[in-house]
Amino acid sequence: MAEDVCFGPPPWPPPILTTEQVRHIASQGWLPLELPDDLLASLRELQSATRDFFLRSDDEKRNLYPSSRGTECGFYEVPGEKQYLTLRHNLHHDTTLECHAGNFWRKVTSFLHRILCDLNRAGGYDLGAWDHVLESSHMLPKSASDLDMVTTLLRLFKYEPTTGIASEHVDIGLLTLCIGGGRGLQVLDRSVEPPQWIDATGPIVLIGDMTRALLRNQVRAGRHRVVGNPDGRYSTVFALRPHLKGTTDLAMWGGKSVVDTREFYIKIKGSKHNINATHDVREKQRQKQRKNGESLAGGIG
Ligand SMILES: O=C(O)CCC(=O)C(=O)O
Ligand SMILES: [Fe+2]
Repeated sequence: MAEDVCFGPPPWPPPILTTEQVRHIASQGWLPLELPDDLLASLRELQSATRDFFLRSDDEKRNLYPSSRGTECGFYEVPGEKQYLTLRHNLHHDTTLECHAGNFWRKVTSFLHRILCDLNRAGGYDLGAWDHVLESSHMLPKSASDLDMVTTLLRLFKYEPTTGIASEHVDIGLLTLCIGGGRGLQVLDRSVEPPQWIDATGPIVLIGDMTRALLRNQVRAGRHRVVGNPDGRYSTVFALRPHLKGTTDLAMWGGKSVVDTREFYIKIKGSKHNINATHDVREKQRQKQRKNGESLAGGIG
């Protein structure tokens, strides 16, 4: 007599990416992707709230979101280039902007988490390996109390017409989703020789340096830049970054050692210049890079 077999729900979500898409993102470090409807709906609401925010006076924007932690939190201006707001925690809970930011954050983190799982699935690694790295990252944090550990961020940009740019770089974190309005973002296509810059015309996912390092260079980090657009441009950038607490077991991805997560992250980051800092800060960081004999194309975002 046949035994009763009980099938529970699968422990992991089904794949998002096709085999071909996994191959593409691994070799290029970037992948244009259609967003699921519910994520797209949240994005539209956030984009409309973003435009309203940037309509405020510069003083209002500065007062509402004072910049802190260098460029890493609050409203920041790079004269002649861009303005941007980095959200890493709730500050004005009941505003339309933060409400939409919170909804978008929740949906985009689970979307990007699933893509990380797809990479692990393709490499034959445990799909649960990311859980620890993504601790406390799935919701917009309620307060600033854990910002030393929770590094994920949502960045809303307004680029100046023509002069609004970002120099070429790879992002430091795990995965970034960029959605820009109009031409501006370009990614480096390495399928041709020599590699060429091509326009990213829709939503695009980029692999960050931390994922490249965890996966032991089996995937590339996506090199990208922003070029001037005569009309200026808004963009929404969500950077999923690691939770910097405790240790990470590199054996999860076929490596050998257990590392202190923060130290590992800082080492990857190195002394690369910050492409979103003001010109004088960037120049100081570049000088440090020169002194260390590093490539000047080694910016991070
Ligand atoms: O604005 C964009 O589309 C991309 C910006 C970027 O690459 C970054 O801030 O790291
Ligand atoms: Fe970037």
